[in-house]
Amino acid sequence: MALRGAFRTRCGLLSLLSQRLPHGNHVRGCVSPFLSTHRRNNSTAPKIKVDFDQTAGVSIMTLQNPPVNSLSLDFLTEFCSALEKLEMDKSCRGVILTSGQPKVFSAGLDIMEMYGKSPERCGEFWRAVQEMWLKLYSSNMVIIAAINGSSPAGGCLMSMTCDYRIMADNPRYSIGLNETQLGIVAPFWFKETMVNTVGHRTTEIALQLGQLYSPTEALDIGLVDKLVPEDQIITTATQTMTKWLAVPDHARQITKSMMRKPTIDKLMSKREPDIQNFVSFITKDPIQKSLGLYLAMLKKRKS
Ligand SMILES: CCCCC/C=C\C/C=C\C=C\CC(=O)SCCNC(=O)CCNC(=O)[C@H](O)C(C)(C)COP(=O)(O)OP(=O)(O)OC[C@H]1O[C@@H](n2cnc3c(N)ncnc32)[C@H](O)[C@@H]1OP(=O)(O)O
Repeated sequence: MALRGAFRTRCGLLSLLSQRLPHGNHVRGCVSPFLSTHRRNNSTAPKIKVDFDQTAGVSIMTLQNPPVNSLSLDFLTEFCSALEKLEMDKSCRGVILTSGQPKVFSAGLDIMEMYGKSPERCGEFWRAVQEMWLKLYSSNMVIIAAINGSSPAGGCLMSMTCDYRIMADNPRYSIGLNETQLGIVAPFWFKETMVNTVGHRTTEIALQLGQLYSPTEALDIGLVDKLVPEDQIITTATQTMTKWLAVPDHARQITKSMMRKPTIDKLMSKREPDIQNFVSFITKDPIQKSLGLYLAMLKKRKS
């Protein structure tokens, strides 16, 4: 049933774009689902900047994958490797995640990684998405998200893996798991991460509607923990980190693990079936057509 519903995506995508286009833009006319070109970030410049303050034991990880910090395979690989290095460095006890791109924390999974790719490549990509989630959600470090821009779908997932979320108080930004609006389905571990963050009933509504929340709405439902003016986001994150790091590491880490272990164990025991499930879903023709339409519309609204 869920799959059949998800195949009725054309309507969902169009309505999403007409609802959520910022700055008064609307989808105009008919768009071709065929995308011959797409500007890619093929740069070899580092996609993650790590600034480590040795005295405080805190690193700031700045996401810098222009234009919108989409989570591509290259980005995820580099991100996991950087996080693993910090995790192994006992002098690093806390990480602040933020974006180096204007207006966007992360646009979520790179749709180009799911569009027109071989099943093998889709599987490799999904494994990297799982890896990012596992590393962040099970980290022994304190991780604080300084959400200085919009954070839909995978961007919201990334934020929810953190221990505390501070968002810039700008009504133009939004955050949420909007997958159903793209005609795709948030996997069980996305869903459980959200349940663990905002509770079952709020998640049920949020996921079915594919709801994107303004910062004020996100604060109301507990999807973020604090709103601050954008220019205060890093100082606030740093102050918050000091408070969290005042708690003895071992006690905080065991408590964190107790809260998150059931969800982590569930994905760990279902990693391969979850990959197969994703590959078989995403490579279906109707889903591919929908993703193509969505990408075309993302581009079209700029013109
Ligand atoms: C039952 C079985 C279930 C099994 C599981 C199955 C499936 C689950 C599968 C997937 C789960 C996916 C989760 C995701 O994360 S999907 C991604 C969802 N993301 C979005 O919807 C965000 C789309 N983007 C935006 O809304 C805006 O770009 C944003 C608000 C982030 C920024 O707006 P801004 O106006 O600043 O920038 P734009 O002009 O829109 O974009 C610039 C540029 O970037 C391209 N782009 C934007 N987002 C993405 C993206 N996510 N991936 C790839 N490319 C993206 C956009 O097209 C523009 O490109 P160009 O025109 O400059 O070439």
